Amino acid sequence: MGTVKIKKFTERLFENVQPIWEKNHNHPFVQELGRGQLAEEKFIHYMKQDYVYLIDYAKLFAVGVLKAQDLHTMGKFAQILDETLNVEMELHRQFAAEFGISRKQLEATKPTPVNLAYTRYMLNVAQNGSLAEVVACLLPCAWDYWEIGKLLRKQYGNQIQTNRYAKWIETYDSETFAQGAKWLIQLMDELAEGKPERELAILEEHFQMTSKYEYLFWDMNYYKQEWPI
Ligand SMILES: Cc1ncc(C[n+]2csc(CCO)c2C)c(N)n1
Repeated sequence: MGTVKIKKFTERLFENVQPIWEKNHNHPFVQELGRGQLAEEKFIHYMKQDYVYLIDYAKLFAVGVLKAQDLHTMGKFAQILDETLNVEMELHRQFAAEFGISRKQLEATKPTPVNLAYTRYMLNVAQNGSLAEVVACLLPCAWDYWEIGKLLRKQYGNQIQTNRYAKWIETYDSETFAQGAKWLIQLMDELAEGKPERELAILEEHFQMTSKYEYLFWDMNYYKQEWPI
């Protein structure tokens, strides 16, 4: 008799989200970034918007510390919080300096409607939801960026020396970010274990929703969307 392999919850999430993530990976922002051909003004728009996005996003990891039930989980969230503030946002500060944008200017960026809707969605879940719901919200950001880092390295790694955005690809394709994403995936599976389908469906709804917001975020920056009024 063969053994039946039980599918992990994150395997189900990964399979069902493919149509959305494929659109993310094929988005002209991502593809032009990978080829080093993205217009500078679009990249600058993204760096500024992403910087203020990350200020809010980092707070989700702090909520993770708050809602965690054990010291190991608290420590991991604290570590990812530190990496976000001091590694990931340092990448933004370095790029901004290259483009003559000060730290003050970066921080003073006003979030666009898409940016605000995305972070408010997550912060609302952080206020009102369980730890599993918080992890379901923040997982696509960490996981899909890791996928994009790997993909761009595979697609365009041979021309990375001449890519002005190489540091971006190298950051998200790095071991630090891979480890963080892997840990969050594992935590999602642990938190989902034994939950009834009714609750799993809510977690999947968050996962799909923030994956869609990732698409909107690429699009918003590619077209340099701002408030119309
Ligand atoms: C819109 C947007 N989505 C995802 C990320 C990527 N990201 C945010 S936090 C984190 C993991 C830990 O720092 C990663 C990979 C981003 N920068 N901007």
